[in-house]
Amino acid sequence: MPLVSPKEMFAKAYAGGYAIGAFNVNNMEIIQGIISAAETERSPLILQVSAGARRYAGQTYILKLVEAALEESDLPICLHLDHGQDFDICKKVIDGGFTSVMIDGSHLPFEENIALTKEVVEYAHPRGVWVEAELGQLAGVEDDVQAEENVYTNPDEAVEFVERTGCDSLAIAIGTSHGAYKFSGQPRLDLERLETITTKLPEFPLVLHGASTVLPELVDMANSYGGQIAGAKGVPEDLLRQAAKSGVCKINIDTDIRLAMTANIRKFLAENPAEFDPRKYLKPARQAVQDMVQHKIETVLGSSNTL
Ligand SMILES: O=C(CO)COP(=O)(O)O
Ligand SMILES: O=C[C@H](O)COP(=O)(O)O
Ligand SMILES: [Zn+2]
Ligand SMILES: [Zn+2]
Repeated sequence: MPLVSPKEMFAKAYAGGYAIGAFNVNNMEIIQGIISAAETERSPLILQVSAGARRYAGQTYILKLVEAALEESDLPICLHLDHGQDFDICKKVIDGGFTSVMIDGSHLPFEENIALTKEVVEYAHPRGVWVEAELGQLAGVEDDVQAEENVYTNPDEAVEFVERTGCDSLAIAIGTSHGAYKFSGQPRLDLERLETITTKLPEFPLVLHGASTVLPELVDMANSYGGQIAGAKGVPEDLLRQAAKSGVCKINIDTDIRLAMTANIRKFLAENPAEFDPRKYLKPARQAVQDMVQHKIETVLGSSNTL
């Protein structure tokens, strides 16, 4: 099965009130774990590649790994560039065969974000490639600002942005943030703002970045085998489910994959100190990725059996 555009996935997800998981991929074990999960769940899938992943694995390796997965699987899979920072990186991956790109001009002034996004749209659309843009700013590793009201996505600006850029989907800021430390107090998303945006942009696919749950059992597992990630906290699953029912078609998950792998590798190495064959600890790590992704699909995304 060749790579697909997210267009049809999102249309079905929007109508069905569920979301498609977009999982960050960096190596073979991560790709295999995610694909096995989606196959078991009969769920569509977005694999996304960040600039860091391209630097770590190399674009050619990532593409070949995904090609291998496509050869062995009948799943509709979309390959997406996560957080493209400029026109050049978007052009490179479009030329390389990606079916979807994100141009992240969220840190630019409004007019500059529009100009940059438009430039990418004009290159991508004639080539059949989907364009996700971002308006509003997430807190955390993405930048140094705190997630305050003035950095959340303004609904009227979102409408103007979509009309003027012609982008296909929009990442919005409603209180999520990247990484494992999302909230110091009670987790909260601005679901009212999401409702307003959805009402003003009907049928338009919205995207939630920084949407890992940071499962407490994985944090505890990592910490009980030598990890030091106390205080890690993610977005509660029920808030994500509500967002998925309210116009969010794509939910980005990276941190949960990292935690699942690392917690299990820590446990394995602590329990088997004489073992040094990487396959021995990468196998349970890959299985942990699969288990986590299946859990997401079943309980957060709601995309099981939607093929
Ligand atoms: O948004 C993300 C990738 O673009 C990942 O978010 P998390 O850090 O919450 O997994
Ligand atoms: O949005 C950030 C993603 O989690 C990717 O992270 P990365 O840039 O470290 O690959
Ligand atoms: Zn951004
Ligand atoms: Zn992101």
